[in-house]
Amino acid sequence: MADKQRTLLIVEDDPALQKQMRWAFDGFETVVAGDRESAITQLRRYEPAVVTMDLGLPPAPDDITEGFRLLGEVLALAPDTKVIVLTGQHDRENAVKAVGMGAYDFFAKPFEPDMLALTIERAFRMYDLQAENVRLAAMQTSPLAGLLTRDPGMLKICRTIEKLASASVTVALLGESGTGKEVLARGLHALSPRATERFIAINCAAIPDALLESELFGYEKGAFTGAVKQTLGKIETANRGTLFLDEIGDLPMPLQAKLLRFLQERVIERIGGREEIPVDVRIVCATHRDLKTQISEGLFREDLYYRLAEIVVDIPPLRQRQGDAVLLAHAFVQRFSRENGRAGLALSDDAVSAIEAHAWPGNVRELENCLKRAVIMADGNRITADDLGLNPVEDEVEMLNLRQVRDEAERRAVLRVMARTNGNVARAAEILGISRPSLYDLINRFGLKKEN
Ligand SMILES: Nc1ncnc2c1ncn2[C@@H]1O[C@H](COP(=O)(O)OP(=O)(O)OP(=O)(O)O)[C@@H](O)[C@H]1O
Repeated sequence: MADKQRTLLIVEDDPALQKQMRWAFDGFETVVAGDRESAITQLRRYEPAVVTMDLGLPPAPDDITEGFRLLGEVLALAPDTKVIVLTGQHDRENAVKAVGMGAYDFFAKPFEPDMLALTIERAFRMYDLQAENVRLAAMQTSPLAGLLTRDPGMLKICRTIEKLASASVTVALLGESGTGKEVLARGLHALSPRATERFIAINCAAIPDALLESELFGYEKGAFTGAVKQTLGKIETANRGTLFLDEIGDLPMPLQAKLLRFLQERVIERIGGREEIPVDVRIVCATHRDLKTQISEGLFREDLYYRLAEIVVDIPPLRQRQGDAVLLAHAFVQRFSRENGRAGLALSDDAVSAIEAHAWPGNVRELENCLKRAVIMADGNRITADDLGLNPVEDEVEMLNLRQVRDEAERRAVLRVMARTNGNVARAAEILGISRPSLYDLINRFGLKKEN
């Protein structure tokens, strides 16, 4: 039975071939057009997900000009459409040019209908996947603004942050660089009763030691050469709000003592001042360093650690978050392509595989920068692994037989969908197109835990 949801537009000027194609692809809802203008009319009317088009169209069927013009118009009007270009047998140059412009794939004529049907099927799947990703990214995926995740571990952290927001405890966020510590700190502030007051961030590693004290505590006029007027420090500026001390592991020893005193007494003295000023501030700190090791090496005060780390939140690196790299990558492509006026840019299959395979040592920041660059560099409307500067994933030659390949593919699909649905078996089974008992069987077979 024809799948009415899946409209295929066939652009072909030869009536006999047009008929043959309609017949060969009757598994889809087919609509046809014989020239560029009617193709555009059909595109507007039916919004097909996939288009096959002959490059040689009237009025000059032996020329490719009209075909390329149509391709450009289709991609400008409906950038998500997957266009499969049909070329002459020895016309690789134009085929490559079409893909460069943003066509999904090309096929040489005369073609084997079964083979072309497979490519069309793949194009529909890609279209659906992209639409699903856009939908998921658009949904509020976590309770914290600006934080995207579907990873069970990260979602749990979001819930912890929500719970901690209203308690007036000091929170230490520990995790590698670029894992989103500042995003979480801002989220904590935004959900807290202090949300209407200021969120002040200071990076202890970025400010020279000699200046850090005055940055934190402020100074009175004349306290030192150059102190021409009274200046409030970050702690005082954050009064009634939240102070985010980033890279706390880099705080020099003398300042550790001063900060400890502030945490104990909740008063500060500006440099050169005599007055004790009470400050009501919530402290959130973060570091990529291992504070316990620093304590054992005498680089960090243990008493300060226990004051700061009333609650410790360990943030996992991106490589340990199931499915997040691709989810974030799609969201970044959307954001940066919108900002750069390149609507319709999308990740190619090889880019998605390369993103999944990469370890992202610089975490979300590295991924973000990588996609920012790729959006600018990409030719056509597909971002390839090459645009990302990543190695395409090698075929897994070590897979010895079909069963192994199938098992591995199934295991990965189950893992990803379970992560995406936050362990919801009913929803995961629905997405995977299998029954719940079958999904339970797979979960058991692959030794995966239902939750997380
Ligand atoms: N889960 C996420 N969803 C969307 N964007 C994120 C997420 N995590 C981080 N980012 C983005 O990645 C970048 C790095 O995040 P952030 O500055 O919070 O990391 P960090 O752990 O504080 O880094 P550092 O330790 O280097 O200070 C920011 O631009 C941030 O907006």
